[in-house]
Amino acid sequence: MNLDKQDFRDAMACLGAAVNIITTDGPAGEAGFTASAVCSVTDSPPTLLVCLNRGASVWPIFNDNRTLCVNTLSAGQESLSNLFGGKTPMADRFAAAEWQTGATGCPRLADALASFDCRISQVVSVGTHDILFCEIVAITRHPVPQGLVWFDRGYHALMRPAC
Ligand SMILES: NC(=O)c1ccc[n+]([C@@H]2O[C@H](COP(=O)([O-])OP(=O)(O)OC[C@H]3O[C@@H](n4cnc5c(N)ncnc54)[C@H](O)[C@@H]3O)[C@@H](O)[C@H]2O)c1
Ligand SMILES: Cc1cc2c(cc1C)N(C[C@H](O)[C@H](O)[C@H](O)COP(=O)(O)O)c1[nH]c(=O)[nH]c(=O)c1N2
Repeated sequence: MNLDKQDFRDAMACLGAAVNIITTDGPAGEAGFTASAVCSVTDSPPTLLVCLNRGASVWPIFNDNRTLCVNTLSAGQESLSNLFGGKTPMADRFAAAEWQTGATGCPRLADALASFDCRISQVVSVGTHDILFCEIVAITRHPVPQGLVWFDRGYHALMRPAC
């Protein structure tokens, strides 16, 4: 079946997903981008995956550093997501929030719902994207009351139970 790219995207817009800022720091420098293509893989060893477009300006930096931090956003952080998802210069992206240094040396968003410090353990290229398999070395969480989901090409706040 010959599927149209627009049909694919229209259908994918129906899949709600958490919004994350993926950061890195290391020999190639500091970088970050917004990603909704993030997924749990296995808990033994704790591993998640991130899909990164090889055409993104940040790709060479992640490819060299081989470490990253997945910072899952909460409601109220939509403008930060837009900054890291656009063509904004890297310094301006990081200037818009408070960061700490995670276990891997990557920037950790101070008030993220959850942050996963990772080493990239494996990379598989499929079409335009690299699938980064990321082994988690440290986790930080904050009891923020509302999560954030990207659904139907827009942001949606989700109330979570008390934590
Ligand atoms: N996986 C991704 O690379 C991805 C995901 C979400 C958004 N984006 C970026 O944000 C822009 C706006 O997204 P939108 O949701 O408002 O509308 P859209 O119509 O461009 O995308 C709809 C959905 O299709 C998927 N998608 C979009 N571009 C993709 C790509 N290059 N490779 C694989 N899947 C893709 C995502 O699930 C997205 O939510 C996109 O054009 C893209 O540049 C990329
Ligand atoms: C809500 C949302 C979700 C995603 C994105 C954007 C937005 C707004 N983008 C696009 C990505 O953030 C963008 O390409 C980077 O910021 C790189 O842009 P520059 O090439 O640096 O301008 C994106 N890119 C990617 O490679 N994988 C992904 O999962 C996503 N998801």
